[in-house]
Amino acid sequence: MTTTRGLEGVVATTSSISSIVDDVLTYRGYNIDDLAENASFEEVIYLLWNGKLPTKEELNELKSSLSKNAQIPKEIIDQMKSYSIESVNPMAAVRTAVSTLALYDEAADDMSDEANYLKAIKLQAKLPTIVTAFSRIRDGKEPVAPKEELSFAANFLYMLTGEEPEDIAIEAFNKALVLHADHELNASTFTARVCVATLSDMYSGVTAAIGALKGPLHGGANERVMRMLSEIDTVENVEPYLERAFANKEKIMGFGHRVYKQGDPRAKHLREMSRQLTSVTGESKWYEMSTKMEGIVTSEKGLPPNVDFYSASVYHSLGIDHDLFTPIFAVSRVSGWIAHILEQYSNNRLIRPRAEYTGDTHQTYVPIDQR
Ligand SMILES: CC(=O)SCCNC(=O)CCNC(=O)[C@H](O)C(C)(C)COP(=O)(O)OP(=O)(O)OC[C@H]1O[C@@H](n2cnc3c(N)ncnc32)[C@H](O)[C@@H]1OP(=O)(O)O
Ligand SMILES: O=C([O-])CC(=O)C(=O)O
Repeated sequence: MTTTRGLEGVVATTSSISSIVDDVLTYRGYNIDDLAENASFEEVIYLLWNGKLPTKEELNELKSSLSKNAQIPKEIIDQMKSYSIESVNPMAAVRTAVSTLALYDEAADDMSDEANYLKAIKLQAKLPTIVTAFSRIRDGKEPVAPKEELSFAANFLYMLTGEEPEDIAIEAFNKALVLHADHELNASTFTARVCVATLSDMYSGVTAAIGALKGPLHGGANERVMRMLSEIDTVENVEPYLERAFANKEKIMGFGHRVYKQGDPRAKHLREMSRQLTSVTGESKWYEMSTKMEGIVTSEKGLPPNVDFYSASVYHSLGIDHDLFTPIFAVSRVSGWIAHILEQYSNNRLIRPRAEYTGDTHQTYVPIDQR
């Protein structure tokens, strides 16, 4: 037996959803740069789930199904209202709410293709409602119902603030959703696939994936990037902060990647959005601090920024609470999780690797009063 720490370089499945080859990311064969510039998030959902871009009719049908299924059970709202809200991690609240959704879906365990497609729609439609309802409830406000005529990106921002967002915010948020939608066999997607490969249901797969995304080495990094930027606070403080962090062998959040070594192709789009949005808000210091950090970490450690680095100043500029950054990642990535769950069901085999045993051997049981 050979072991590979963290399964680095191990090819664990075939997939036709997204690919990373020579640091180029594609969804179903479409380059992420092309999709980021041109596609709506709804088109990307359709593309990931169906393997092709939608026609106008297909897109309208998807949009209408998403809007019809956006409401969440009142019991989930009541559950959120019952939390002692300051101490609740939003990712834990979202994970719990998604798991609870299964209790209100009579077809949760129906494994037919039709039932699974409807679950996919429900999960994709309800995640934004869950995240925004949680945010409003903890601020002492009532949740806002989605508007049918708004796009997915616009609706999220509308449900969060209660006000229709400006075009620049919708465009930036849509792009961020497109860029985060799928990423080959990342940790949360792998988690979802392992879970459903036991033939467990889609709610279980997505709940498990949310748990994996929450960690700071994965989706949880974006919130921590903003925490770090807030702590640094000025461009002048960047260098001393990094010197100290390097000396203490601390990991710099938002840098490094298991697969990309030359750079994450999503980062440049987020960097540009960060430049534009911070100049609109008059807080370009976040962008300036970020680019200064990028220069130092890249040249001194050879670690380029990943998708989480510039998304932090983008979401901050959109006025979003920092601890909602990772839940927003889930709002987008659920589209990829679902595509992978459907692909796993379509050609399933239990995922069960081996472990190389390194513990004690030949032990003899000793009765408790003799230990
Ligand atoms: C959406 C996403 O999930 S993108 C990733 C988000 N996560 C982060 O931004 C957290 C910070 N980054 C990291 O922790 C890592 O780069 C990961 C987890 C993304 C990838 O990790 P791995 O491929 O397992 O690399 P690993 O953690 O083993 O690091 C290899 C070496 O580079 C160093 N390194 C890697 N990333 C960083 C970093 N961000 N800051 C400082 N050093 C780093 C490690 O300390 C290690 O050094 P060593 O060999 O001297 O011990
Ligand atoms: O692929 C990974 O390991 C992490 C990542 O960038 C993502 O999930 O978007």
